[in-house]
Amino acid sequence: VYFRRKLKARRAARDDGSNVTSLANLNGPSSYSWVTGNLPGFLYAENTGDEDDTLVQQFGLACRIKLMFNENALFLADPKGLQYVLNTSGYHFHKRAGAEISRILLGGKNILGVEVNNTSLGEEHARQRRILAPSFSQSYLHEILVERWNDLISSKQGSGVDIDLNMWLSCLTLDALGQGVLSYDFGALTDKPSEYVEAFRGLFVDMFATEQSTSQLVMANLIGRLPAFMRQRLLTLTIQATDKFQKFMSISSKISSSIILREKEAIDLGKPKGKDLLSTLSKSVVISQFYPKTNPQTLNALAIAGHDTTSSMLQWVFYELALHPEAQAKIREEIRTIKETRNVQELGTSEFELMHYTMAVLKETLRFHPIAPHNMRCADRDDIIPLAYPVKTISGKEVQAISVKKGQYVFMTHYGYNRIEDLWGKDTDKWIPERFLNESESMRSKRTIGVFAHLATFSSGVHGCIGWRFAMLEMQAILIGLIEHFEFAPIASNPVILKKMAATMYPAVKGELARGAQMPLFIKPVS
Ligand code: HEM
Repeated sequence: VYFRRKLKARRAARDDGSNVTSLANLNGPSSYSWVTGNLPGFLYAENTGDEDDTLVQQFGLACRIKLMFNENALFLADPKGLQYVLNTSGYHFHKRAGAEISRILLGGKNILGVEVNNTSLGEEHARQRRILAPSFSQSYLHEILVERWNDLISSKQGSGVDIDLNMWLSCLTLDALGQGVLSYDFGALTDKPSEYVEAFRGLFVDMFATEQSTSQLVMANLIGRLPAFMRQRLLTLTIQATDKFQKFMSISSKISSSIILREKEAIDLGKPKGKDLLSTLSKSVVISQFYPKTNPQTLNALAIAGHDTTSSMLQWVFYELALHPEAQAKIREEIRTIKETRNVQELGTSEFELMHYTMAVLKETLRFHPIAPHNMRCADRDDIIPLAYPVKTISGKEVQAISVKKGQYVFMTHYGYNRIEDLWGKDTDKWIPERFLNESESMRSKRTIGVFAHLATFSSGVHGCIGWRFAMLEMQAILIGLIEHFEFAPIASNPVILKKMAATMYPAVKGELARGAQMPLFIKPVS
């Protein structure tokens, strides 16, 4: 009886004549195995994104994939579908597993880990965003960063050398975050970097590099199926087992607590406030409300979300520029022209806005190398996800919406959305900044998501990146400052740079994966 009913329901779902289908009836690839589903394709691809390309080519912008233990999930690149999940119905598709791991990693309620599947936590998340948002305005960040970058950049001049841009930019962006957000001197670029720098270095690759962690993945998934009280305890034990992580957390929490104490003392003494994150916050909310609610976890979360992300993104910018010397020359020309026409020695935010080609380079790199290529959400109710582009069911019928059940996952591909030719023009598998200078209105109108330039790279909606303005400003300042002084080129041995995953996408040298993140480039002063 059971199987007859199941078969009947399945047939009914296939043949009901509507343009909606259930996830189970959607076309999709076969799994690698019952245990790991389609995940190896995303995790072990030689280059992150290869699997996404294959699936989109074969099945279109939405298909059914398998997660671990044969669980169905919706693979989604469709613009309308993504808009629905991230924006329109954002608080009904929550982060679940991601939020849980982030909460355990960073402890307590931090903005990355606040789950939003019920009203009170949804409010808590919205409150944290309101508090953090004002400090990311462009005007004051610019003053703080540009001068510092110019000093740092000029001190790096010399004859041509091979450098590991990964190490250098990681330090630079950590110092920027310290200066601009936390008012803390990490001293990452000094001879004596703080202990935080040592503890952070390689943390993500050590903990999350996918080649090393399949067994952890299986374990975390199994644990995820247990009742909440057992799950929390076991996940904590699994994740915190690594020495490196424990060391990092103790140093990071010590620094965060000392920052909060320092600010509290400054306020108690009535000292004038600076322009860093905490000072801005204390002005924008009632102090008595603010301090009890700001905790080391929030600062830990900001340090993690805001430092390596920007550094990785910038590495891909310089990598593409090293491969395209003509693009470097165009940026230098733009810098020269704007300095002349504005009659200024140094470029500032108002000049950045006039640098259309430079901005096109940044946008194209964000499109082409989204460092957070995938994103997961879990439906907290039965729902129907609309699509802009029809896809096929197993029986070959075209449908324009997918019904998902409460508890089912949506595996969103930022990478896939950023490569849809209908949205971004021809040759989306090539790095061509000019596409952002010659955009048609009809193409633009089809782009539905994104906190910046309608790209998926900073995500969108209720969890969209709150640091994007800070990141853009930082990237503009560093790019302009460095390219004005240095020419970038591949190093003589011309190694193959791969895109690997460890929480975010990092560059690695083919044949040297064990050495972790590396971006070797040759630099010499501009002739
Ligand atoms: C190029 C640099 C960056 C990229 C590509 C990036 C990307 C992202 C993405 C994709 C998300 C959304 C995750 C989701 O939807 O679940 C996110 C969230 C977040 N980002 Fe960024 N980010 C960058 C820089 C920064 C910086 C500089 C900061 C802070 C200083 C920051 C702070 C955050 C925070 C706090 C969240 C969580 C927002 C929430 O859950 O409400 N990010 N980022």
